Amino acid sequence: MSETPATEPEPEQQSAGDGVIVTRALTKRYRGGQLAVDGLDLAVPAGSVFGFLGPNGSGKTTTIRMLMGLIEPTSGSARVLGRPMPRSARAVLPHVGALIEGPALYGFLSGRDNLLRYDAADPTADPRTRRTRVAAALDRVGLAAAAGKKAKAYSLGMKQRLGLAAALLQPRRLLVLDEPTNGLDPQGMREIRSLIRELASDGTTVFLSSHLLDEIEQVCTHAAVMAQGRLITQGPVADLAAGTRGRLVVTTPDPADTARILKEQGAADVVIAEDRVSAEPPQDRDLAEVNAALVTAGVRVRGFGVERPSLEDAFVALTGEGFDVAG
Ligand SMILES: Nc1ncnc2c1ncn2[C@@H]1O[C@H](COP(=O)(O)OP(=O)(O)OP(=O)(O)O)[C@@H](O)[C@H]1O
Repeated sequence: MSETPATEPEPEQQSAGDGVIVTRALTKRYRGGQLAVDGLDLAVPAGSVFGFLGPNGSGKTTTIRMLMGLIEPTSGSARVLGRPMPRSARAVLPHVGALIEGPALYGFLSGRDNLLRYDAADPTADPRTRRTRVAAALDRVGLAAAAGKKAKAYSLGMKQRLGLAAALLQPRRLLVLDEPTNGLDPQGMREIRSLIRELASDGTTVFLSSHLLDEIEQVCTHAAVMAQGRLITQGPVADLAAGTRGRLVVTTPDPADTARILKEQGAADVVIAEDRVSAEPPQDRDLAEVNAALVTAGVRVRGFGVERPSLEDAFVALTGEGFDVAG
């Protein structure tokens, strides 16, 4: 690996195939002995919306803190925008917008004044263009109309958007968002998700952590799945679920008979929910035979099909465990 020269040039421009974030055997053991991240090899492609998915306590925040140079890894390495972290933090971080553990805001100041203050704390930001920059960032996140309101009167979703506006005061090549929709109501979640999609459509790489599977499926092009500090899998979201078989779903007014016959046919994990019976399809049988067996037994089949596998199915298949969404 090439090392940092004495003077710090701009972070390398990335070509399409390069990783904006690349880690090798990245490991963090906390002082108390807790192994929070264990040999992580992560590759985040330029231009992706990359979901970093895992149940609570799986090591997501610890990884993000290492990527941002906030804590030192115990071993292994991390490169962000082509440069080693934490060593090149001063050169790299101006190109990275981060929203980690909720934005720090002054409640007694308006949204606009919070951003003016934030911008003034950046020594590279030109004071002459400050107001224009702040207005553009507020507009970008849909807070222009509420800019004069005190931040303490903002909803959680508005606070989160103000945090994003702060991250967007300067053009960024990478946005790192730790659980950006945590604590938001469904409407707030939708707003933040569509904002993330919009930001990504301008070519900014977005790296976001989440413990919500459907969030990752809705906004991300790529994902990595963590469990207990280890990487379970990573790649394009469409490919992650593709290796997993979807569930067989039969709609019928005869659910009990359906369940019995599906079990006889070798289906596993049969679940009845009113007129809907779902199961793991049998390994060694053509589904046409299973359907024929139901009909032959006199079951009235109204619907018969295989559901598209979800990331959750993939997670369960890979870990043998349910996905803990508590918290
Ligand atoms: N400062 C610390 N000292 C000791 N152990 C820690 C510290 N921070 C986190 N841990 C432990 O490391 C493990 C990973 O935590 P981490 O916060 O990285 O997970 P996470 O996936 O971000 O979870 P959450 O979504 O709950 O924040 C957990 O077992 C946690 O208890």
